[in-house]
Amino acid sequence: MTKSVTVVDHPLVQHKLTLLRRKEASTSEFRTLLREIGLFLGYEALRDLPLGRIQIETPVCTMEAPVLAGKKLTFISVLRAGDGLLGPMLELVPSARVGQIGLARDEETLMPTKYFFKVPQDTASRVNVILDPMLATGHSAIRAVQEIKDAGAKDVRFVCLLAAPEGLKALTEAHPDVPIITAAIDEKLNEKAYIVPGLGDAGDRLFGTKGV
Ligand SMILES: O=P(O)(O)OC[C@H]1O[C@H](OP(=O)(O)OP(=O)(O)O)[C@H](O)[C@@H]1O
Ligand SMILES: O=c1cc[nH]c(=O)[nH]1
Ligand SMILES: [Mg+2]
Repeated sequence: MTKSVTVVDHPLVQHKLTLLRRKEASTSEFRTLLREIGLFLGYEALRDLPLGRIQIETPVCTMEAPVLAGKKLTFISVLRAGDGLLGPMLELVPSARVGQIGLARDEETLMPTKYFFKVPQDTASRVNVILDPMLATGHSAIRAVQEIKDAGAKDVRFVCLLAAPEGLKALTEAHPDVPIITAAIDEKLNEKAYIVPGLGDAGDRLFGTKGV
């Protein structure tokens, strides 16, 4: 059963995504736009967080006011490109814990190699939000979700910027319990398994490493 795929189709998100996709966008513009879109993606990914109530006093009267009901959060960045979404998520929830999974896609086999893994310990009791701008073949996302589940996670969500139909299908088939939040579903993968129309290599664009 597929829990959900949410496309954040708000006009502001779609406008910013267009600016970010442009090949002329500088590293600095790319970073800024990814941060701005990341705030909206995080807003959607955390929409179902439970609320409790506390009593506060406004200058006018006492009220029972809503507050987050103590669900602990972990944001997991899939290195490197996931770091572009980590900043905005932490702006939304500064108290969240942070994990990192280093995955590098082999451009020949299209399979990811894991080179780093560190997540907070009490994974099972937390909402675990995996961050990676690109869902292409889905191999990296499937591996990232499996690694975090192997560490005990029950509530896992996946936030990306762009998803290819191929990657969406693969991830939802492998992990039907994981909600996916994306800003767009693109047309297809090309012969090198890059997302079309896409934005190129997200890690290189975020860190300015193209050609290095
Ligand atoms: O869905 P897939 O086909 O697995 O491709 C998507 C992966 O490729 C990119 O990472 P990359 O391996 O380029 O690492 P980087 O972030 O260090 O550039 C991207 O950030 C995803 O992790
Ligand atoms: O289009 C793609 C596919 C994989 N990784 C990227 O960064 N971009
Ligand atoms: Mg890359």
